[in-house]
Amino acid sequence: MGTDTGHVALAARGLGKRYRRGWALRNCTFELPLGRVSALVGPNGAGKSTLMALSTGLLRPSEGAVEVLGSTPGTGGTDSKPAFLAQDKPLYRRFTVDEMLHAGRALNPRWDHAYAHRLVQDAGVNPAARISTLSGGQRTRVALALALGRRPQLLMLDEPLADLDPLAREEVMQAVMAEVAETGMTVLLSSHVLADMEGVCDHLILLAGGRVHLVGDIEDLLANHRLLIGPRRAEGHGLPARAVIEARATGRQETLLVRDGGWTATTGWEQLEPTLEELAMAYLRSASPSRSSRSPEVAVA
Ligand SMILES: Nc1ncnc2c1ncn2[C@@H]1O[C@H](COP(=O)(O)OP(=O)(O)OP(=O)(O)O)[C@@H](O)[C@H]1O
Repeated sequence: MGTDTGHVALAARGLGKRYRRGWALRNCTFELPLGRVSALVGPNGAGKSTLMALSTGLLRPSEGAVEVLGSTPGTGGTDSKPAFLAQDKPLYRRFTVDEMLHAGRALNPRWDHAYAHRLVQDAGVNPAARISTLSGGQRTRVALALALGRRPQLLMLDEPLADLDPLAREEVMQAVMAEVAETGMTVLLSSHVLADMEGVCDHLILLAGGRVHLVGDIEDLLANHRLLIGPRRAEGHGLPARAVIEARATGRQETLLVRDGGWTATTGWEQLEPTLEELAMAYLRSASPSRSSRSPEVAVA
């Protein structure tokens, strides 16, 4: 790879994108190391698709820069381009599956035809079927075979599970993970459903309101936070404000999410390592303008 940061699949530096109505993404700085399966999570309008489009060269940054596999996206500087599966899974509806795979072969110099065929067959999709006759789940599997047939080093999937039933969601994730196990490719997977990503992803990028609020390896992120649970105190919790991501009171009990060892000198609190869901939800709630004016920006690991 022609990059001076050879272990990095994707690096954003002060990345921003402004549309006419305002900023869709701002001050976005993070690295996605090679070999990670990363969940790009955030609510509707967080900027996930914008970040994906900037990373694939479909959009140009308004400020800052993004580098993917050592090159600026869209400059044709690398022959190991990332594969991108867009939210609307563009496929030619009148083509058969077989014709779609042949189009994949014609368009991609690094195409592995036998492999793409195997993926379609493993999905139980008839190669002679027209795209227009396939279910949503089958279309996703064909689109995935087209993306993976290029044997990419980095696969980016924008909401790949959005229109699928639970069984199809599980099958698509299993197909992606089988490929990860076989090739060690890096994956960036966007979703607003964190539950779909748990147990599959080992890296998290949490976006809200066009900003990165949390980024890092999930194991490190969990180890760097604690939930403190204790009786609600009239005098307040007394912890430094910068360490407390969120404080929630229910009845007489208070629950704090605390970061970076901010819990070490505390007494009288039960301490728990948060689940990924608890961690992400606390950051999302604290980032929501209706909940708090404070917007923590943290990069861990
Ligand atoms: N082409 C565009 N022109 C103007 N504004 C846009 C355009 N695309 C996105 N936006 C705005 O940029 C912000 C981020 O949108 P984006 O689609 O990146 O979010 P998202 O996290 O992918 O959302 P979703 O989960 O709903 O797909 C939103 O406020 C959206 O309205």
